[in-house]
Amino acid sequence: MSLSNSLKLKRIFKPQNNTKILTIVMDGVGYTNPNTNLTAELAKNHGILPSEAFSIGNAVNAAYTPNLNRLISSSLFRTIKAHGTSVGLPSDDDMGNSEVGHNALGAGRVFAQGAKLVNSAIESGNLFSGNAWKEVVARTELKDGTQTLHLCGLFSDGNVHSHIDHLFALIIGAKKEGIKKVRLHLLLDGRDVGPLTATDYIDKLENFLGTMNSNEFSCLVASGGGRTFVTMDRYESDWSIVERGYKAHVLGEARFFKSIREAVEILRSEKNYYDQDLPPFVLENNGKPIATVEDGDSFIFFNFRGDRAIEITRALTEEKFSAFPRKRFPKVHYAGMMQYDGDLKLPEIFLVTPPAIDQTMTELLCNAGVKQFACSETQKYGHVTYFWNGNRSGKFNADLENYVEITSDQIPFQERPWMKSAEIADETIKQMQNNSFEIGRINFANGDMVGHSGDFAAAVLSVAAVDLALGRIMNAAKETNTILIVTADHGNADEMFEVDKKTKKVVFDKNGLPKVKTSHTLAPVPLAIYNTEILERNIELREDLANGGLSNIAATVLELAGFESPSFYDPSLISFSEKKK
Ligand SMILES: O=C(O)[C@@H](CO)OP(=O)(O)O
Ligand SMILES: [Mn+2]
Ligand SMILES: [Mn+2]
Repeated sequence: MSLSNSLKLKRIFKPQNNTKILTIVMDGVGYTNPNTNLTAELAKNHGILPSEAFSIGNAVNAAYTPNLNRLISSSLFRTIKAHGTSVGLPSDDDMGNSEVGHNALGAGRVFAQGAKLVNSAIESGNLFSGNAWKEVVARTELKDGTQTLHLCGLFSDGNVHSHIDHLFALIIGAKKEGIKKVRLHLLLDGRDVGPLTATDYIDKLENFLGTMNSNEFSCLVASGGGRTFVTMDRYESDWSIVERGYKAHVLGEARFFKSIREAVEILRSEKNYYDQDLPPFVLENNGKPIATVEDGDSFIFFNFRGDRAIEITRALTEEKFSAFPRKRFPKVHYAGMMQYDGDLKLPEIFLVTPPAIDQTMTELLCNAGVKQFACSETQKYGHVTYFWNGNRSGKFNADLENYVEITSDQIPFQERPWMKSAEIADETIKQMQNNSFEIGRINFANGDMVGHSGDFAAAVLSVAAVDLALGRIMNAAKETNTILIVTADHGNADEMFEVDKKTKKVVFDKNGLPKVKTSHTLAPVPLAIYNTEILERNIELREDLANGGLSNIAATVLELAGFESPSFYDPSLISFSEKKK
């Protein structure tokens, strides 16, 4: 990555004695004041949580978190915004997510994000007049029906990785273009939307296709599967997920069904699966797959978010590829909805230009010669590197940046809710003791990854595990002159049951059990600053930034380290005053 045009940071003071600043992101740990939560009576009547009535469904409040509690009761604690327009999403009904959250944390300001950029490109028509569309979609072989256009991606309106309206817009665009055959490869969600909502989207799709299909135009679903088990792996955590998708979408190899509805209903009933975990399926006609991917076809991956799009993109575009045996590698005209990695230029062709996230904190600190540290386990490793650095996978300066990945287990995380929190703490404490960095950031995946399982008891443990690790780092912070900024990128574990938007009460199913919620939340996140006594100035939280959000943290970090924060960054959350002697 190039540093040529990046700003030169001005340093006003350099904290003494190897002072370090470490940002801790507790992924998916939103913070809602317990008193505004659900009532004691509900908890009692349903026997869900005998002790802490207010925390019904809120695994963050229900967990034993003495260390977080210490931070919450300090004067350097507040909550900040982590969803909607505060992180560049189209509306305040959009929950936060890791991509936009870490982008804002690392870049110190908010960029219009994928969801918003694709909406505008569709509305303005730019998507359909651009070169990528022409190269991949407006092709004669598609218009005369000799080749097929494949559309693959996450099938919901979650707006974290994709949106069903974008899929519909592409289908309309393809038909307008005079294309004859479109085949869909749909990944069922249940993670950014309700866990069992796939059939709602199937209803929508069927209605929509009813108005589109004709003698001249045929759009059919060809294959699919649940997003956590098929195609959408990230950070090379488990390539077998992508292999299953490749086999189903490209080779037509998976269990056969007559329709997507039949696939979902039968597969769900066989193992009590949530949609996100459904095995791969292929739809057949007369014993043959409805479609396979062939040389010369066009293929669009319609997710706008990159982490879970990169591996399937590589499988479909790389000549030399060894992650799994592909058996057959059709040469397709491939486009992503966006470019997923700005350093690797992956993919080369993309329909919408991604946000131009530049002058990130890492870049500016490299330019100032500051040693940095980033660490997480595989599931979130790219969050503190790739997302943090504006969706770029490289380093600005390998001599100054030390990135450590702790390998995640390949298991359902509700079975081991502590995940790698202890190992991340071990590594971080070691680096703190060695004074190997001046500014660092780490991510604990637990609240989010276990939160997504919908398992309340496991989520409570997951938050407690993060707290335990946090406590160890807090102790080490005192010994090693490290100031901690403790926060989260968005909520998740704070709302494990579905809550009615109007009544704000938990929704119960027909068996009297709370309806499980697997997605992120709209909750604000904690912001605590710990161990500031080592600085020679007093620190206070500014009171004029009631709407402060994740994008205010970069300037806060820079100022704690004695730098003047760039004028184009969102303001720091703190102010300094002289220490009384
Ligand atoms: O798992 C993911 O891909 C998303 C949810 O879609 O979660 P996060 O943004 O926390 O990574
Ligand atoms: Mn996250
Ligand atoms: Mn998540």
